[in-house]
Amino acid sequence: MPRIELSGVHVSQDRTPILRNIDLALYPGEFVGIVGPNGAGKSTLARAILGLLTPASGRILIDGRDSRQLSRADVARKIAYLAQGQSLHWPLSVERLVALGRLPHLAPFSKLSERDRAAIEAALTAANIAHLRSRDATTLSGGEQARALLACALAVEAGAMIVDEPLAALDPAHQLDVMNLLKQRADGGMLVAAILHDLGMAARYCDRLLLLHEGELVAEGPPHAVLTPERFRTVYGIRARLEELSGTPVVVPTGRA
Ligand SMILES: Nc1ncnc2c1ncn2[C@@H]1O[C@H](COP(=O)(O)OP(=O)(O)OP(=O)(O)O)[C@@H](O)[C@H]1O
Repeated sequence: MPRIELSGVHVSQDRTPILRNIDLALYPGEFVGIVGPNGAGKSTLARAILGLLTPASGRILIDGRDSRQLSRADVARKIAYLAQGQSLHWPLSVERLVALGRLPHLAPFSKLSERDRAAIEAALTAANIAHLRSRDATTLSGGEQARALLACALAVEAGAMIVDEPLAALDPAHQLDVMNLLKQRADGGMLVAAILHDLGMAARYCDRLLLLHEGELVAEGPPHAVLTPERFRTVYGIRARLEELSGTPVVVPTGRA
């Protein structure tokens, strides 16, 4: 199972610094929430780890190997990725869409093996979309599409998964299903990192939070240690508290700071 380590990572886009001096480590078996306000650099961090953009400086190690020595396919087999807000335009069946998750494992023009088919079936079931398998994916509702794309990431059967806003477009029941699923995968030994805006969900499910603000990692640790009233004020610009309601963490915002 992969371990991901970043040291001194700086990322710039069009000469604008986006991430500054990021040092962090992500371990197998943990469910990490990556949180922070809009524009903090969360998606950029995910894309840098996945090798989709090149840091200006610093090092990213995946399983102890410098990510620059790994091919895109190597990284894609090790780390499944659910990108933020993807929309579907090709008239593929849901089953064929989910099968795309197996691409990193396939030689060009090769057919799906039994193992590939089993992974696709397991992903369809886990994401609760097996009943939609024959539907044209472009006709799915927003929430169904989100689950189909999650299934695509699950079908990779990678040792690590980075999911960018997996709860967007989902109703409350499916939000709980997805968080339970991600937690289950982490409990099973997978490294799961989720970019989340729902801080209550993040506090409830994640073992550890990484808080980004203006391109810097400003706090990391257990949710209660990270989500303090002071950080709600200075990072999110709100007055809020993390409380417990019948044993479940909830964020209570009372206004702008
Ligand atoms: N190609 C680019 N050129 C210039 N600025 C960019 C580029 N890509 C990203 N940025 C900027 O970098 C910052 C971080 O973007 P990023 O998408 O990583 O934020 P985020 O934390 O994921 O935000 P959100 O919660 O809104 O999705 C933003 O201010 C964004 O406008």
